[in-house]
Amino acid sequence: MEEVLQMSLAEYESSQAVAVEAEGSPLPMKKASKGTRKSQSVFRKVESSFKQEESSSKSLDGALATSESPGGRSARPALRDKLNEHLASLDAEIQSVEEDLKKLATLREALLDERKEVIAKLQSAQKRATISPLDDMGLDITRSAGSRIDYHTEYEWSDALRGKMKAVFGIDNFRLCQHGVCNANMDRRDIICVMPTGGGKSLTYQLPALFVSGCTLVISPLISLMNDQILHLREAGVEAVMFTSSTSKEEAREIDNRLVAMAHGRSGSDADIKLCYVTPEKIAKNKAFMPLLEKLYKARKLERFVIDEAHCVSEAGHDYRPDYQKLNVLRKVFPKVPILALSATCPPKVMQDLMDVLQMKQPLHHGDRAGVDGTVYFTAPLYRKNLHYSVLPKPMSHKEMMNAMADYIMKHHADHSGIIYCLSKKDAETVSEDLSERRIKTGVYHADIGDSQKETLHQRWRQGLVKVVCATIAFGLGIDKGDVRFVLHHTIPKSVQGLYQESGRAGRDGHDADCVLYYRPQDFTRLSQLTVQEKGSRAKIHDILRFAQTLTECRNILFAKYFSSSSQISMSSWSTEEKGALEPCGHCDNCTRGSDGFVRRDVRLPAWQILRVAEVAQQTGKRFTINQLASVARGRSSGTSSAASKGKGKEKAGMDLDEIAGGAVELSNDDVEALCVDMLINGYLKEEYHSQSYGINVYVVAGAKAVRLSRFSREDIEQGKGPEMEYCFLKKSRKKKGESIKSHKKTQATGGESLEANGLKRRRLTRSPVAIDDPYDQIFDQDDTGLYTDDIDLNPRDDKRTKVEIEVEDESEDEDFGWQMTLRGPGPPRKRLCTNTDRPVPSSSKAVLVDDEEVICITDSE
Ligand SMILES: Nc1ncnc2c1ncn2[C@@H]1O[C@H](COP(=O)(O)OP(=O)(O)OP(=O)(O)O)[C@@H](O)[C@H]1O
Repeated sequence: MEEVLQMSLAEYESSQAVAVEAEGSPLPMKKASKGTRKSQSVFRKVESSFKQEESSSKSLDGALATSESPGGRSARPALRDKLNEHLASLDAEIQSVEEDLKKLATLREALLDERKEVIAKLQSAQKRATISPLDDMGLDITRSAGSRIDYHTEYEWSDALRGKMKAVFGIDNFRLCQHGVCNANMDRRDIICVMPTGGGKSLTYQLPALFVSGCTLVISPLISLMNDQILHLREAGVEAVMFTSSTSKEEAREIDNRLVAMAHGRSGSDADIKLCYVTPEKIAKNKAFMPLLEKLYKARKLERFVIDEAHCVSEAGHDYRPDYQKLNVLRKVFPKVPILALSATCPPKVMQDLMDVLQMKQPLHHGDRAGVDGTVYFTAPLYRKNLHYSVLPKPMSHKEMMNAMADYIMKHHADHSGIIYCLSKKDAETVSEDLSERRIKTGVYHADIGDSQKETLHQRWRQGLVKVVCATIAFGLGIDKGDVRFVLHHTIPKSVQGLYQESGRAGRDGHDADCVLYYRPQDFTRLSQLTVQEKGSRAKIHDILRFAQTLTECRNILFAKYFSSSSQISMSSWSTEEKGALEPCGHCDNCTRGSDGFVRRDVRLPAWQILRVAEVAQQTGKRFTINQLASVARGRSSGTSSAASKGKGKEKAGMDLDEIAGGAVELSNDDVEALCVDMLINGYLKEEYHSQSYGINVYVVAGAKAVRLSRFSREDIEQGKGPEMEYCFLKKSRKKKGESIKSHKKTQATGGESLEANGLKRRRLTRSPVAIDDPYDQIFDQDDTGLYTDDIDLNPRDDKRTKVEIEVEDESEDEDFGWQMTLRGPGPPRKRLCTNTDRPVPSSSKAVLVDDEEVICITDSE
């Protein structure tokens, strides 16, 4: 039917004339010529279909007349055939028009939705530029009556607070809203305090706890977090204990006895427990613990409840913990004990849940004008000026990526502590191992790691013996190391919120730190695969892709905008005394990138070409991942793809780009991939998920807005018709060969020597391409070092094969926590499977197996 549609009216009429001449022969279904197979405007299609119908009926009248002439009786069956065929072609054409109309209707919906979003953003931008989170909750603080207390001023205890702060914690000055919170704490108020990660929330309860005779009970979600705090406090000589499921019976009995003694006034003040850390489960499930608290309460020795990471209370929060809900018992049983709720991110919905669960009064007042009762609310700017954000292009091959990372660390942070966040446990191990081969002392942290090794790694991390922790997101919540000078993301994280939180573990001491995200568009596929079952993951991934792809807007403004629209965290939360929320920070990569660092282009034509490829692929039952689509659109790959219909297996796309799109897209591979991502997040392309034997795979197909472009012909697009589409492409500086090698020459001399660096050409021991269902067109090459190379080469001019890296995929992790450290003895380097993080290995693949030995988790390579 497509062919009939593509046929010009003249051709169609002349074909019918031929049919009439050759009486009795069916109407020929002539294949459309190249020249006529151009994308048609949908409207033109509709118009031409009417014309065709009209002219067809004229021609058929002629045919009927001819067949009715003498001898016409014998021609009747042939005429019926012709009519039936014509009818069928009309039906097909009508169906095609209906499909086009459906596409237009979908486009209309998408445009209306976008319009709504833009209006909502406009309104919220106007509103949020001026209001605070309390206003977001519908609370008008300016109208609340009564006297006012300013907790930010000096109090009779202020000097004593400062003295103890210096003596016990070694801290000279309060920062952010610490002083106010300490004052409100000393005044026994209910407090909600929202301060950024590393802002110094702990001090706001630890310091006041030293001035009272009773015990402050801290409810914390993680044992590792508590461990860390206890370690610090004991170092500072503060009596702090931790009472969890992992506490031994003897220890538990001792703590119990000490608390009972406190309740009975028997202990000396030196032995009094100042801070007792527990998990929420202890409150909810331990039957003996609540009566113990009651004893303390009755003896007025229960000073305060501190709910750390209080956003865990809310299902709308990102680290929801059901046991936190049970904390509502606290206010019921101990109504007079003040509560301090601490969090780094607390959007209005989360705050409302928090107040409901903890039964705290509405926070009517900011700390500088608090009423005489009710909850006092403190917030500090989420913007941290000591963090310098940048997004760096992620090299295609794993090896180059490791070289780039090692170079970066050696060049900028040779003697500093850092964290590298990876998407999976396997990645964390591989990155750790590969960096250790480059003489960087690394440790690994992820969920599959036993508690016993936690302590050692923790100690070494604190002592600086381990410099870089390669970790999954399980690492960090509550890990307090002030001098983390850099946080690198090996792969884009699952969300902008994740990026903010994880990178926020840098520079907690207030000194400068770098937050670097390595990004390549291909990582989208893997991230989508890993998160396919998570609610709302698609939108989150689009947001982080948008963040990563943006080259012109300040990263901090991007954060502010993201949080204000996605979490309704007020724009004003990002303002500081020196800087408004919408003022550029002046030190992120986008602020410091000169105008020659990127090039802005009209991308209507390449986008149109990409869409034509996507649409034809769809019509012919092919599927492409995002990088395949880019490669095919550039004419650099024959377009091997999986057939859409089951059982067809792998086949060639066999696309003639001249015919489909008037030629190949003339942009580099990186640029086309980036453009594809841009089209994806703007609705021109969309994800399509298909289940494979190894899991779900993510392809891209024409999206709801595709028809905005594809309804035009190439000539139209070239003449500037269609929606305006611009994109900023990164201008990359060319790297000299061997440049990345310099900083770790020593390593190369002993191990993975770079052949290129020595002016040698890499020898590839190539096997035949392994035909595996898309997208795993794998070839394992072994280079002279004995390691498997992991190049990707999609350029058939250089090499007709499509080669990619692969890895045995393991689960990404979400809410699993624990330290692990394993040691590997001396021995030959481990053979490693090439890692392309995009690609899980299909069960049927001929993957090269690796030695199944323990991975180095801590390395002392010097
Ligand atoms: N006023 C201050 N001046 C200098 N350093 C401080 C100050 N207050 C706290 N710190 C240090 O800042 C670091 C972070 O403090 P803390 O662990 O309390 O942060 P946090 O807000 O709880 O972060 P997170 O949300 O990540 O748990 C600690 O090393 C702490 O000693």
